[in-house]
Amino acid sequence: MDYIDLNYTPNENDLLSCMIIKGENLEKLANEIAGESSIGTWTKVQTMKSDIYTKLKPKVYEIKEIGNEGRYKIGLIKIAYPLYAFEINNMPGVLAGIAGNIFGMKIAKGLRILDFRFPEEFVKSYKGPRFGIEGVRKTLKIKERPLLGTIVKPKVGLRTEEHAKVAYEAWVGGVDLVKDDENLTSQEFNKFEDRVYKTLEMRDKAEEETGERKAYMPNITAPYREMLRRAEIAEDAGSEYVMIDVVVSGFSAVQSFREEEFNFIIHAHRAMHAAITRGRDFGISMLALAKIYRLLGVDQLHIGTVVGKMEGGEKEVKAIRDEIVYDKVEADNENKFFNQEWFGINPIFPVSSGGVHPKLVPKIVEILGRDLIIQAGGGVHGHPDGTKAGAKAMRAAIEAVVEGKSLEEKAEEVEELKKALGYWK
Ligand SMILES: O=C(COP(=O)(O)O)[C@H](O)[C@H](O)COP(=O)(O)O
Ligand SMILES: [Mg+2]
Repeated sequence: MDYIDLNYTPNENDLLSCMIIKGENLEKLANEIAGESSIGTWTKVQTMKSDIYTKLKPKVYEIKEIGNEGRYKIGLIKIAYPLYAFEINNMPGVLAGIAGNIFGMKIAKGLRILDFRFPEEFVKSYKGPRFGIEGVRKTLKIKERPLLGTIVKPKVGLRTEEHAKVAYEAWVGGVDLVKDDENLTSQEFNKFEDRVYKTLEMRDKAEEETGERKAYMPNITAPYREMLRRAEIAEDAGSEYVMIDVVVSGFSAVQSFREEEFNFIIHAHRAMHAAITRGRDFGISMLALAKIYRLLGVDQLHIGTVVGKMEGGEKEVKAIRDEIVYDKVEADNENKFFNQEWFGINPIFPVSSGGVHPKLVPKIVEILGRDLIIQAGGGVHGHPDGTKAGAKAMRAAIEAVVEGKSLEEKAEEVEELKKALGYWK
């Protein structure tokens, strides 16, 4: 089977995939990738019919050698798949093709998917975020400034009452959103149900005392039926939010959850994404994953901080931000990423988190803008004077940016910030 057609110009209904591949013969490898990800297998089969081939075959329309490693060549290739080949509203099913077996082919010494371009009909078949940036801002009644979140720390270990108390301290100190850590679910010492009710009681108290809207993002990550049960508990307890570890829960769970009747803002934590996104040779970029999560419909997604503790450079993190925020994204000038239209699908609120403390806030906002949720766990609860002081310092750092003041100037007004700046160099 020959899937290479370098004269082919993709049409707007094609689903496009761009990847970096490594192998002895780029043409042969590209051809096999196209086949294995769609209608082909290792040999010619008697069951193949000409109409199947004509209607469903993908076209490799670009192969560009970009380097080599010993006897292997490295190339950038692009494949166009006809939409007819897919059950378009079945994300796990689609990914089993375009991002499935191909990673395991012996002939591929490297295969990293950089981007997909999803066509209009495909995009419109997904729900997308229910709230998006505007909806979240409206719920929290915060018009312009970056939102401030914290993760209760230690990651796991606090008893329910302690957890709720730490959340309260954070809220009254100035935090808007308190979230569970990715590995806190329903441990013996901190059962989900108790935690949700008790923490939300504290949220109400904090709202009353501060006059601000506050929210809690309980982690409902669990086997799917249990996830639904926990969502019902969160609903009953009056939570506007749930949090899901989207990678470990799986595409099916995330898509299904968004299709349920709940009215939650969905916060997506991406724990385990780096096993897929970080490898140089094999994997799928975070940008491609982020696009998938926008289709599936999460409202908030971790995208990186650039300057914090987790991997992710400025160019990459900004590109992810653009992709989840804008309605129209232009292709990059290196021709590695596609243009993408979102056809009115809501944006995702980007979340910067991981190793954040007050000193980093101005830089993060400078890079990623104000439509951002800035989260600090260690950077709040690690403050020498405790959680409330840590929350005050983080909030003051955000206010400094909004007021156009330097952190040092603001620190003259807010003692907690001054201490934080001295503590975290
Ligand atoms: O708990 C934290 C951060 O805690 P701390 O503020 O103490 O570092 C999150 O799990 C990370 O943001 C994950 O990384 P990413 O956001 O890159 O997915
Ligand atoms: Mg965490």
